[in-house]
Amino acid sequence: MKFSELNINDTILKAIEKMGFKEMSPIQEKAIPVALKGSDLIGQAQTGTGKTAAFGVPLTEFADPLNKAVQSIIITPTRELAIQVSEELNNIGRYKKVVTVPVYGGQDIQKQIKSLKKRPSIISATPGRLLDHIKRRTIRLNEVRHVVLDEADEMLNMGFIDDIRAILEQIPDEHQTLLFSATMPKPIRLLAEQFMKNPETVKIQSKTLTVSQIEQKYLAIKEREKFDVLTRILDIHTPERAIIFGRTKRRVDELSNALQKRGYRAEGIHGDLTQARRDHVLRRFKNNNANILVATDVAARGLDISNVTHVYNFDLPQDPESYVHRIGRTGRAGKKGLAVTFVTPSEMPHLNEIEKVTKQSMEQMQPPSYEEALRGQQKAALESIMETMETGDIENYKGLAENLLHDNDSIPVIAAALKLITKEPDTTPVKLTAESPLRVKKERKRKPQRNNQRRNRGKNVRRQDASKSYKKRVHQH
Ligand SMILES: Nc1ncnc2c1ncn2[C@@H]1O[C@H](COP(=O)(O)OP(=O)(O)OP(=O)(O)O)[C@@H](O)[C@H]1O
Ligand SMILES: [Mg+2]
Repeated sequence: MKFSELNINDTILKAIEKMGFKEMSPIQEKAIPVALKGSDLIGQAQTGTGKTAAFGVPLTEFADPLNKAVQSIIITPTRELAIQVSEELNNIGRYKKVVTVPVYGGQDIQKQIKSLKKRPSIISATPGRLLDHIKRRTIRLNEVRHVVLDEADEMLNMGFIDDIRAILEQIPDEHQTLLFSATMPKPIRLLAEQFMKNPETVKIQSKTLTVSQIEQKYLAIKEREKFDVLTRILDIHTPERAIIFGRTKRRVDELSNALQKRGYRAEGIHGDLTQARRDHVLRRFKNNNANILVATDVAARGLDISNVTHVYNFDLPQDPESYVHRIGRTGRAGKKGLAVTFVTPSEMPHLNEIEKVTKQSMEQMQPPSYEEALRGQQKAALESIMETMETGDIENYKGLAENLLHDNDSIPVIAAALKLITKEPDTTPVKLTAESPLRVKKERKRKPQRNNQRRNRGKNVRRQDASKSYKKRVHQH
């Protein structure tokens, strides 16, 4: 079905066309009409299938740019996601002149107050900062008619719940609530329904929770062997863009430093960095100044970075939902991707649990040897030669080549050149602090938590206890 079959403003159709969207994705086809008629809605569809536009189009259609009040708010679990969502909505609203402003922690509040002078119709926010603005009366929500919780299960979990309640108290009773996520565990859905009026559930049925374009593998490995094996795998895969997930902030710091030491273009991101640093790192990754992003779960949800070809779970995620979102950073909008998950012997039951929840089995892979890594890098060197032969400007080198080959046999000349451009597997010794394995849970505790754990934000928890329910996780990103 085409967007033009929706009864929406022509300026929005024009914007969508400019964005390169032709057909609606299944979640858009099902959710947009329900949202347009004003119903509350729980939308669930796999990662990378266009949920942002599924709420972005209705919110933009509803918005009246001449009304100076905020008419819709979108709440997201991370700052980067608040920014990304506002960018997509500004694209959709470009010709209708519907302005969306992002509001998030870590950025100078005065700067945000200034950007609010643009009189946005829509605000895309992280909960804490939105509450700050409400308290300062720099944002008023008395004309809000539509509320979106993106990554709804995450938002209703892990201590965000009190902030969400406090925000909802500021909004007139007559409002529409739209919830979206790729995962919606039942207890969270039941909780969500308390916030909604006869919500319609729009779920894109699929056999598995993860998309089929992502090839999923696991590797059984001892903790202390992980790093050498990781770099060998990187040498073989030579990913265009990869995200490596680590369990803790310390882990991410150590891992990104260690990768840099071995000559990889890696950068780390987690919640203890300043927002300026987080922005800088993400920009370097998007600009391809770095092709490896090492991250905590702060980058697990919603981020849409094009051509992430590989996701590596260096440490097993805390729960199956986190796994689904992490690997969902690849294989987006129909593209292919590969996800590799490292699992230590005692963590095998967690892997089985993930497979059970995602209804998708992972294929076991063997740790590659040094020789295989070397062959991977040699192949990459060969490919770069072939590519340069086709596309590079090599005229100025041809005379030099002729002279070389006049005086020498071709094979040693080429072998020497290949050796020079091959990045041989680097075995620089590095030491990572061992992470304790996830503990086996007898039963998954999924009860949503009510106490507000935002207070704990910023504390660098050294070790996570998997027997605790996973709500605390976000505060350790
Ligand atoms: N109808 C469409 N046609 C083509 N591309 C689309 C369409 N809708 C969305 N996209 C693109 O698909 C990508 C994924 O979209 P989006 O980020 O909204 O996915 P999502 O379902 O929210 O994923 P996640 O669960 O990870 O948050 C984006 O790059 C977006 O621009
Ligand atoms: Mg999304």
